[in-house]
Amino acid sequence: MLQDGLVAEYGAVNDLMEKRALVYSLIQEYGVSEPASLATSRQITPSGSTVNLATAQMACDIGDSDIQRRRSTLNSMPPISITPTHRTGQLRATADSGQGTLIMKEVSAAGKVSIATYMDYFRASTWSSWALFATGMTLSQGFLVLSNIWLKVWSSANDTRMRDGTPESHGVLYYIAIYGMLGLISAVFSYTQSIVLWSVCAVRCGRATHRNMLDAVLRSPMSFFDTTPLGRVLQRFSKDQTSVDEVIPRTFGSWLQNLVSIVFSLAVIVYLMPAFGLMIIPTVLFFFYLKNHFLDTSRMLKRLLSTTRSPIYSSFEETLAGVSTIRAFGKSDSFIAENLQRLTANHRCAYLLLAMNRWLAIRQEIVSALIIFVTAMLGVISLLYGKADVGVIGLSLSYALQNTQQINWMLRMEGDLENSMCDYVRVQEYEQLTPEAPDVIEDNRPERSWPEQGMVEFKNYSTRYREGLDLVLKGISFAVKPREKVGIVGRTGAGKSSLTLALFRIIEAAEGQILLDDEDIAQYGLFDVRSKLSIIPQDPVLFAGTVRENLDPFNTYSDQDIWRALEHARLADFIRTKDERLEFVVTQGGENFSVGQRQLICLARALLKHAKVLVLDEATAAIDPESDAIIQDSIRKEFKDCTVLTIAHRLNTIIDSDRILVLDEGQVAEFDTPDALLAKEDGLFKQLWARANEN
Ligand SMILES: Nc1ncnc2c1ncn2[C@@H]1O[C@H](COP(=O)(O)OP(=O)(O)OP(=O)(O)O)[C@@H](O)[C@H]1O
Repeated sequence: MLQDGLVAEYGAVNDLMEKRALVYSLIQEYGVSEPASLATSRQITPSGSTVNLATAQMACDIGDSDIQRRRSTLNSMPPISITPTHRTGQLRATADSGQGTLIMKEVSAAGKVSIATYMDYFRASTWSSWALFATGMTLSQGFLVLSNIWLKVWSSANDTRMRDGTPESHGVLYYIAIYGMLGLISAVFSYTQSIVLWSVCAVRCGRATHRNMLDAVLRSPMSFFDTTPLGRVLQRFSKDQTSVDEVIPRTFGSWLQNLVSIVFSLAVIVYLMPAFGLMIIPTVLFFFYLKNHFLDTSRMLKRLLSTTRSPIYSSFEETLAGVSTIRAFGKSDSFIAENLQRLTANHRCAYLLLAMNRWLAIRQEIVSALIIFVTAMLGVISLLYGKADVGVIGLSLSYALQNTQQINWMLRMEGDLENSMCDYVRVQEYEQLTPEAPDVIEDNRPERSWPEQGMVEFKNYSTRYREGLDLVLKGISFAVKPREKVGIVGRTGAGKSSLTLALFRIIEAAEGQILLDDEDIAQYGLFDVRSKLSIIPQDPVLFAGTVRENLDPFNTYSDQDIWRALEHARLADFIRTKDERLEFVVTQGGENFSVGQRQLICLARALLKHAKVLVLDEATAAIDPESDAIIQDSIRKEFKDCTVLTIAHRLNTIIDSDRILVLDEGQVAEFDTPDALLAKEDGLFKQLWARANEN
């Protein structure tokens, strides 16, 4: 037994019981006396006067919510199969579950990226910014070509002067000055287009797509998260978003730069050496053939590369989350093997993609060499026949060299651009996810004071987790009176948690209604409904931030209110031991708090909000019996004016409720006062109670 971080007692339970020290008094007080006293008050005879070892063990095992929850399930329920629920289990099945597949297969799109997708991309980063970029690019390339032409003019002038022996009409400075000026103007435009590309186009598009995708994912219904592995979502926000932020602007910018440069230089060469024009047509046709052949395959490979990457992320994330379980079961090797298998599938695509690039490069290099050879031959023939100017031949040769490289590069960029656009398509797909109901329906908002009474009524209500699955709540009808305290019980899988999810509209109705003070909650926006209810969930959720931010995220309560809530939740003393007090840092997921303390923070949050309807979903499962009793007492006092729905596996926590709702296979089996239910022969609750006490 641990006390204040020290081992207070250690030994076999029977020895410790004989010692009659700490363990003995703990068990006497909470392991036996509480159910016994409750049972006595309800005229139920406990199973025996000897110490119940299961209960004793339960009382000692405080701190591990999962174990606690399962033990409590065992104590109060008939034999059942215990499996991690969707809330606790991180492991996901890829097999079929019932009619629907649990994890949807990630499909890779096929075929070319459509023009509409490109249009959408340009729209996202605004047409005006792209127009500005294209103008800057064209002017920069134009002035660069002009500066080269100027060199030719300069060399021709020198040539003529030397041949004819005429005096220099302009000095060297004149030519250099104009050449420098042209270069400078080109550099200014080049600088401008770079700024526009990276600071305007890329930023606008990146910001818009990220915001839309984040909004869409955050507003997705639960079915999306049930069917989508986290790794897949992570990939959209990391790898795919990086493509949109960096790769697409870079490849598109480079592609356009090469295109403009090629068009300008070809125009110049054809003008200066018309025979070269004959070469252009077959060359361009051949490059187009190469491009199409290359792009069809590389596009598909790139998509396969993306779809085989997500399972690596998912399995890595799941393996890390369950590493202790994997080691405990000695399954490390099979997880390593699975991981390697996924890596291999991904590497296969990456390797083939590299091979494809080499395939293209070799063909391009051969054609380029051919072009240069033909241009040189054309130049030699022109010189032989004395028709050509040396400057013209020099310029044509230098452009032929440059052009072939540019055509090569342009094709590469086109391939890369199309491949990166596949990532944009994936981002786009997430931008268009079907959202859950709107947060607020402006022309239909509830009264500020709603719900004044706290009456909750389910009317012929049915729901399922998503299309294609069976109903989990089947036509249930019951009404909870204002300020009533109702305990909800049932076997595992009976639908207790689904009932609370339905109340918060995490899952929507397939049929029927839920009324809060006689108003259908489905008519209001989700924010308006959820902000009127409080829940202390089974898995307490804390956010990275401070204690204050966790308790009062919208900064609406005074310090005094927050401390009062902490006092009632029995957490104030602990927070006072911290130097930072309310500013004490809560790490991601509340890892620096014990599970029980996290539940207490959630309780304090609910106490602070003081909603008219409070749902406790096994809220004190991870708290020791002593604190549990105090907290139950706090809840009774603080929420005496509120309606409280308590889901419990430990039946003794809800036995003093006003009424008890017993669920069975998604239907209401019984709903009455505890006395009436216990008096009912063959009643389900009576069986559960008897079973709980047997243990
Ligand atoms: N995310 C989900 N997707 C599909 N089906 C689900 C999901 N969560 C729960 N279910 C199904 O809904 C039914 C009711 O589950 P629910 O979690 O409401 O039961 P419960 O009574 O709260 O069980 P427990 O006491 O174990 O928490 C079960 O058959 C379960 O398989």
